[in-house]
Amino acid sequence: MSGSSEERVGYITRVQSFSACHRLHSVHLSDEENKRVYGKCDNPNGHGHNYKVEVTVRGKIDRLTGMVMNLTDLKRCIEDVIMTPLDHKNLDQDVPYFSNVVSTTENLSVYIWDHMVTVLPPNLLHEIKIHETDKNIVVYRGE
Ligand SMILES: Nc1nc2c(c(=O)[nH]1)N=C([C@H](O)[C@H](O)COP(=O)(O)OP(=O)(O)OP(=O)(O)O)CN2
Ligand SMILES: [Zn+2]
Repeated sequence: MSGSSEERVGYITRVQSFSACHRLHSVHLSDEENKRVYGKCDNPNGHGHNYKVEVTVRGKIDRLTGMVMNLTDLKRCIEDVIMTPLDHKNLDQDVPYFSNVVSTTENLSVYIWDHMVTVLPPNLLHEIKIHETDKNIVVYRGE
């Protein structure tokens, strides 16, 4: 197989952890509805998570460089899109996007996707996977 003229497609992933707090509370629901839907996660003073995000890009393995993209460049994108705006933040109060969008992990994955596509080369981003806890995991693929 080595030396084949076929194009090879690879998937590469970088993992990044960050800490943040939030409250699940929708401005579109009454206080009673919020309590019913979100339960303890609607606690007015919030609660925290050590999130783990997996950012996966998919693309041709370049013949010259041997890379889909340089992981060092992906690391810089993650710093700009995840660490600077989200780490050690109150998601609802410090991140304007979440002032009227509930900070569920689904919506957080959409936020990260939408910002990551603006800093990555076109058509490379494949998946955002967020581990909110060891047991709660969300995947978003831009659909
Ligand atoms: N669909 C979603 N459901 C929930 C989300 C979410 O983002 N999307 N988020 C939460 C809370 O933020 C909450 O912090 C998770 O709580 P919980 O399930 O209790 O977390 P644990 O995994 O730590 O639970 P234990 O089973 O008690 O260990 C809720 N729902
Ligand atoms: Zn939570």
